[in-house]
Amino acid sequence: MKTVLVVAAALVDSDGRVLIAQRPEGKQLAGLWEFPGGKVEPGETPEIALIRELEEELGITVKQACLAPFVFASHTYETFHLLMPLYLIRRWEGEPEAKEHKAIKWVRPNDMGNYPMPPADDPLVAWLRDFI
Ligand SMILES: Nc1nc2c([nH]c(=O)n2[C@H]2C[C@H](O)[C@@H](COP(=O)(O)OP(=O)(O)OP(=O)(O)O)O2)c(=O)[nH]1
Ligand SMILES: [Mg+2]
Repeated sequence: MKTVLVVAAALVDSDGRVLIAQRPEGKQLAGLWEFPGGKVEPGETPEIALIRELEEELGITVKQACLAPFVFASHTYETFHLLMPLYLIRRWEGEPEAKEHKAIKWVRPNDMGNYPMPPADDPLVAWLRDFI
């Protein structure tokens, strides 16, 4: 089975809320809430890929020095194995908007249970609850 490398971000605001984004219709896992991010393309480092995805998906600019490696998900789906590092980001430029998602929302880690997320994300949310 193929291992797919996906990078994701927990954007944290000054109130300790984290940005989650709702996957659009027609995509795998549609309607579920996720951490913004996406697949690392050939030739990209994970950091470069995440900076690109955040620009594409949210329209924000993030400096590489502002990406703090946090935890990772390793989860087997039906057709691939997902390996997904999650970076914590507290500084960025611009106001996040849902350019590719159905919606975005700022939520406290304790309230993330109200937003269905992909199964791979459960351990990540638990870490955020303890850490933020
Ligand atoms: N971004 C993101 N992807 C996640 C999370 N949890 C999870 O299982 N995934 C899975 C869903 C997808 O199979 C894969 C990421 O795919 P994606 O659709 O975001 O990839 P992408 O942004 O590069 O979009 P595309 O060009 O492939 O359409 O990882 C998460 O919290 N964030
Ligand atoms: Mg994506």
